[in-house]
Amino acid sequence: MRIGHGYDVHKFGGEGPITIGGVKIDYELGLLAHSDGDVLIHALCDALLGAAALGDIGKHFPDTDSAYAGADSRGLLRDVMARLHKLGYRLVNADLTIVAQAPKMAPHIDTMRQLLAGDCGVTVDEINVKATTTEKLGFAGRKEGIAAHAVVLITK
Ligand SMILES: Nc1ccn([C@@H]2O[C@H](COP(=O)(O)O)[C@@H](O)[C@H]2O)c(=O)n1
Ligand SMILES: C[C@@]1(CO)OP(=O)(O)OP(=O)(O)OC[C@H]1O
Repeated sequence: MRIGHGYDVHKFGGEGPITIGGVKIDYELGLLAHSDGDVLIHALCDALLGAAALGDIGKHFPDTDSAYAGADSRGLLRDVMARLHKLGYRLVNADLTIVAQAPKMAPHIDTMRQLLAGDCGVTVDEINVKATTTEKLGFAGRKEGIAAHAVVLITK
């Protein structure tokens, strides 16, 4: 069994909606990124790659490569899972945390879990997604951006 941790941040800017955990969520601002800005999936990809000692998302999908401009991060996640499967690993479980003062994530959590479980080839029970504000403190609290943490276990 191996553990991995991922962390990512994207800044608000431009026009909404935002995409988090594969779900489009109405918001007055978008998230600035080279891809679709899905900060939750980026953190998950980093955790998976970290657990397998495969580096990080920027190593495999550089933000200087036009192939990933506006990319659907679910495609990146499926690619990461394929790399792990090729090495004989499978995901045991993932615990994910979205750090955002706004928008409200709770109505979208179950859909995120379903989408991510499908992309990772596991059941919904293996994926937990939660959200927290920072009580208006720091960059997330000032609604300047969204952060996400991911912790995963993988096994052969
Ligand atoms: N963007 C967010 C942040 C939080 N939630 C939900 O609200 C609950 C309370 O948040 P606290 O920061 O006061 O702990 C939290 O448990 C989340 O379920 C949310 O939906 N969207
Ligand atoms: C996903 C990639 C690639 O499009 O770009 P961004 O969307 O900017 O996201 P980030 O979390 O900064 O890092 C990984 C990138 O290489």
